[in-house]
Amino acid sequence: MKILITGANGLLGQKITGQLVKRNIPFLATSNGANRNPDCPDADYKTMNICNAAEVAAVVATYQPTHIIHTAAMTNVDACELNPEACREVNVEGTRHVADAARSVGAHFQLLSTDFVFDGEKGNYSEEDEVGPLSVYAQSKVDAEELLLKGTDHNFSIVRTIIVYGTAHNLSRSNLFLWAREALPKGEQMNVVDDQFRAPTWADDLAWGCIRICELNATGIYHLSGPETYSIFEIVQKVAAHYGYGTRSLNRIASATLNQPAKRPPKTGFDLTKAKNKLNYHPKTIEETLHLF
Ligand SMILES: NC(=O)C1=CN([C@@H]2O[C@H](COP(=O)(O)OP(=O)(O)OC[C@H]3O[C@@H](n4cnc5c(N)ncnc54)[C@H](OP(=O)(O)O)[C@@H]3O)[C@@H](O)[C@H]2O)C=CC1
Ligand SMILES: Cc1cn([C@H]2C[C@H](O)[C@@H](COP(=O)(O)OP(=O)(O)O[C@H]3O[C@@H](C)C(=O)[C@@H](O)[C@H]3O)O2)c(=O)[nH]c1=O
Repeated sequence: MKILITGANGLLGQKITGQLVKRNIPFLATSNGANRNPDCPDADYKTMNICNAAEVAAVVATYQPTHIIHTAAMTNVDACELNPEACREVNVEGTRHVADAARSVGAHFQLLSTDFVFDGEKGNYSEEDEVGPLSVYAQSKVDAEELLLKGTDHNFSIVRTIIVYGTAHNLSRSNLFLWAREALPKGEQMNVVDDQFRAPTWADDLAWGCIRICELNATGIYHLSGPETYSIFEIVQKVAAHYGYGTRSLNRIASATLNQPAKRPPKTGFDLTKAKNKLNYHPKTIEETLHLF
């Protein structure tokens, strides 16, 4: 097994890289610009912009991976809403370039996708549920998924996940838990929504699941999230209680008052039965991860 990772400077990309280093599995980490992960040897890193089809084709042809884990994406959901063309360029066309390159060398292609493909009315979504995207970002992930689902090559997997959290080096995107750990002890006001329900995902568990799929050559859609669905407000309360932070600065709000450009699904969360049975995926609860920060 030789794994090529895209978006290796991101949170998930760094966690996958870290596990591959520890397990001595050969890999090539790629991302936009220079290597920002000190745990990834420069010899195992290559700059690769997924929007540049020729660059992607050349890097993949040279490395000849057996598997590609495609985590690179435009992940700021509101920026996607405001810049739909840029979002499409990275999340759909970028995916097309990497998937085409994977096909040309016979590699398994794994796409990272999201709970936002659903409209959030039902919750506890399984892999068979119908998609209903509410935002430009969500639509871009549905379109990226369809490049694979409607194609003739079946050597692919789609991993959908939800609010990925954890720590890594020099991230361009923060996450709910880092925000809470920074703001709460300083008593900085946090306006937190109580009408969005999510199953946050410990990044290390997700990385394990992505690699496991490669090891098993498992194909099709997999839902990999944390095991518990709570409101965002309840999640932040849990963080505060665990570390003994006061909650006077915690302000319970409705999503509508945030005035965010992109609409979010109210209630997601995943049915993990398939991942548990086929991958032996048993993710940590929020409580089990907080002492690991
Ligand atoms: N984070 C979350 O809560 C969730 C994430 N996902 C999906 O999981 C995947 C991984 O997410 P996560 O690791 O958290 O995201 P990050 O934003 O942390 O990482 C994405 C990485 O992709 C890189 N990237 C962006 N554009 C390009 C490009 N044109 N060429 C090469 N690299 C590029 C970014 O580079 P740079 O750092 O330089 O900007 C960044 O390092 C994504 O596909 C995302 O859509 C799904 C659900 C929830
Ligand atoms: C900015 C903000 C967010 N929130 C809530 C809303 C949201 O449910 C949660 C996380 O907000 P974010 O802006 O980080 O994430 P958001 O863009 O809502 O989340 C998504 O990221 C993309 C990439 C995905 O694919 C999704 O699965 C999901 O995790 O925090 C507040 O309560 N108060 C705030 O001021």
